[in-house]
Amino acid sequence: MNYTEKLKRSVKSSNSILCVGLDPVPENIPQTLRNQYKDDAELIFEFCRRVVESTKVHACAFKPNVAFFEALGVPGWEAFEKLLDVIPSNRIVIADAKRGDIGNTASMYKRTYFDRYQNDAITLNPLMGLDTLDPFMNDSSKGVYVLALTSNSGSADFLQRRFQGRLSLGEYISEELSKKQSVCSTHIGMVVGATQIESIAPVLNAFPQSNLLIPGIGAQGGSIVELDKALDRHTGIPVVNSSRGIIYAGGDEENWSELVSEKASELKENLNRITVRYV
Ligand SMILES: O=c1ccn([C@@H]2O[C@H](COP(=O)(O)O)[C@@H](O)[C@H]2O)c(=O)[nH]1
Repeated sequence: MNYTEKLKRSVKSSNSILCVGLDPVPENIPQTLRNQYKDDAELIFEFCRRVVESTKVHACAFKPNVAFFEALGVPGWEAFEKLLDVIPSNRIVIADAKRGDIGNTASMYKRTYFDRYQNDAITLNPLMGLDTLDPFMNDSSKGVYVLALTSNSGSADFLQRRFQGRLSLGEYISEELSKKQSVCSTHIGMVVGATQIESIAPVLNAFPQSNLLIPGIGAQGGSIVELDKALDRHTGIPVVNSSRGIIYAGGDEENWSELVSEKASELKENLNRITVRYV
């Protein structure tokens, strides 16, 4: 099954375009769990396992951000690997690694995330050039999400600058990705931030059939209503991520995992009300 088919199947079976971001910080994990697990790697694994358990009916995808696992060294990587086993196989796993390097190094990243961990997709940083994407490009069962218009304010520094007569570097990247897609079997998607709605149109217009990974809803304050308008003519499948806004929704309450589930359900419903065309 190719990546887009798997993504569509996952959106259909969950009736959702929500992606739950797994960014576990030991100190922010509910106190009840911290009391039970003194080892940070065990703690983040158990926390993420329960988040997945509580949200899997509301989400089509999970996005572990590898930074939060590698910060714990080898035990953190083991926690990452164990976590992959508890994510249902009919859900998409996007490794948020933002990799990008010369070919022989990039092929090791590909080996790690596509071959070793069997992730469905990875995020890539294209700023070292389009050739850095090549090692990931010939597997139709996989997807990549390339940073085109990031959600942080620093996206103004490069990605939103005018470039080669285009409105922005992000627009140019999108155009180039669209050309690349015509000669590659891996699905090329883009990361576009929900916080950058005023700059999003040219980026989407240059590659309207690309699947999208959209961070910026929740803790970063992006608006779903504005996002819906911006996606009006886009034909690729958007997956909308929220990390902190969901996983820490339970605070230190005893019933934190129920509150996490409720938050994911609420966000899914809000997304469905206005992005009904995708589900
Ligand atoms: O442009 C980007 C690209 C990636 N991210 C990542 O998404 C999540 C967002 O977390 P929230 O807690 O929902 O703000 C996080 O892993 C980022 O590294 C992004 O925010 N913006």
